[in-house]
Amino acid sequence: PTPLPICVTGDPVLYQIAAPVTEFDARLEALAHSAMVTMDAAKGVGIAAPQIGVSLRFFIVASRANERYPDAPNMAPVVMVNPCILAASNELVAGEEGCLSVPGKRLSILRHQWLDVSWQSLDGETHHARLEGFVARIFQHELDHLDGITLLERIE
Ligand SMILES: O=C(NO)N[C@@H](Cc1ccccc1)C(=O)O
Ligand SMILES: [Zn+2]
Repeated sequence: PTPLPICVTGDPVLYQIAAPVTEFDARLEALAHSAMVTMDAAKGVGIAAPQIGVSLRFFIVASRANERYPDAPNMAPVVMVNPCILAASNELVAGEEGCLSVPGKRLSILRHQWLDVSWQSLDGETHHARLEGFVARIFQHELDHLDGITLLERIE
């Protein structure tokens, strides 16, 4: 499909708590695909459903080196449904973040250095992983979106 408009600061959907996904159906797949196409068009390394106006608990983590994040590690994009943090490092690390919903801003944000996380894939299967560094950062940034938190609410 064609990229969708990305909701920006002030749009109420960005400040809601997104609802858990219960139906792993064709509609969910279509929404995930729209999010992927929209993220790609914006050269994003992640995107959360609320950013395309969908208040559901899923996001995409897709770290890749591009002109916006030249040092980003490369990984295959992962659609994470009903994501959870199971454990997190005490160590926090500051790093630059941008947000497709907060155009033109780059802010230094403190995040956990590593995370143990779980999520469901589009077929409903549960997965676990330990994430660290920039990928852990993207996960935390996207999870914030599912809880109605954007970069601007994270400024120290
Ligand atoms: O706005 C989003 N996702 O919500 N996209 C951000 C994701 C991100 C997260 C953390 C650090 C850098 C970048 C982007 O610039 O591609
Ligand atoms: Zn964002």
